[in-house]
Amino acid sequence: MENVVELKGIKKAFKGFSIDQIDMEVKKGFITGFVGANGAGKSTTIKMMMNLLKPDQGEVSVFGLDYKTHEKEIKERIGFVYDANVFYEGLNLKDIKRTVAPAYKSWDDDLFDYYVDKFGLPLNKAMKKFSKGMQMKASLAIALSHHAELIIMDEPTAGLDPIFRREFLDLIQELMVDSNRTIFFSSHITTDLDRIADYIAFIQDGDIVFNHSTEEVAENYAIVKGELDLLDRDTEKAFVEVRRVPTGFEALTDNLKQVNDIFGDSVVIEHATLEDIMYYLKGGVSHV
Ligand SMILES: Nc1ncnc2c1ncn2[C@@H]1O[C@H](COP(=O)(O)OP(=O)(O)OP(=O)(O)O)[C@@H](O)[C@H]1O
Repeated sequence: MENVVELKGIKKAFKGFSIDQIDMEVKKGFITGFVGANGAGKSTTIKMMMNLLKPDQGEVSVFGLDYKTHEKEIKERIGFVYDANVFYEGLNLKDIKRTVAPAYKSWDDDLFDYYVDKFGLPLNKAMKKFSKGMQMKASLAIALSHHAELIIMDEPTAGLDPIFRREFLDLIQELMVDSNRTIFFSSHITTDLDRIADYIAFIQDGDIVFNHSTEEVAENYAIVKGELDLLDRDTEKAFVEVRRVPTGFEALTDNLKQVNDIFGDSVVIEHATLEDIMYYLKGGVSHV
């Protein structure tokens, strides 16, 4: 399977936070959700993918190309949507069409008009007066109007109301009918990712814990509940994190097969949502 983005051995240190040796791929033709708690390193990683921040070490390649030699070509093929539309604040969409369009070889006026119409966006209103949801849609319209193959979005659904969020997610899914398109988006709203992602890359404290298809996550991870006397030093190895409650234990496993082998029918096994995984992983170590 082709990778659109490859991060190899990426290191980046700030005071009090570091990304230490990230290796990650983004698969072509799929939606990858990038999940992690506040401060886990999502924006920092995305900035390095966009060449807005230089890694201390390691290599970033996008479409198999290096930013050092092919920055313009790479950027031409990426649509970047992020939270604060600082570049466009004072402009309305008509101005944007005039000023942004010439920057892209493959800018498509008709497509821009199509999305502006589809998203019900006003052309003459300054973008800073747009609601948060409208701003997101406008950013997406701009990103889509130059036929971007890779759409990178940093927290696109943060601050959107549930209905708007859902609409936005539907829209993103519609975009995937184009099999050449790849979407990478960060979020800490796990239900959004549960809903639309094909792959989940999970970052915690600057480490990629896993980057798997949603099927693989569902096959490996589960919540296991049982009686306390089932736990001992050996059986606990099947779990990433165990929480003891007066009525028994609840644990997260990243190795469902091992749990089945060890415990058989003596425990209750439930589907682990991404929120469960995030919650339990806060205290544990994953082995997948
Ligand atoms: N330019 C910078 N200088 C110093 N520290 C920084 C800088 N940028 C980010 N950090 C720190 O790096 C850590 C990760 O930040 P980052 O914005 O990547 O997290 P995030 O996962 O996107 O979080 P959130 O979900 O809250 O946006 C934080 O502790 C942040 O304070």
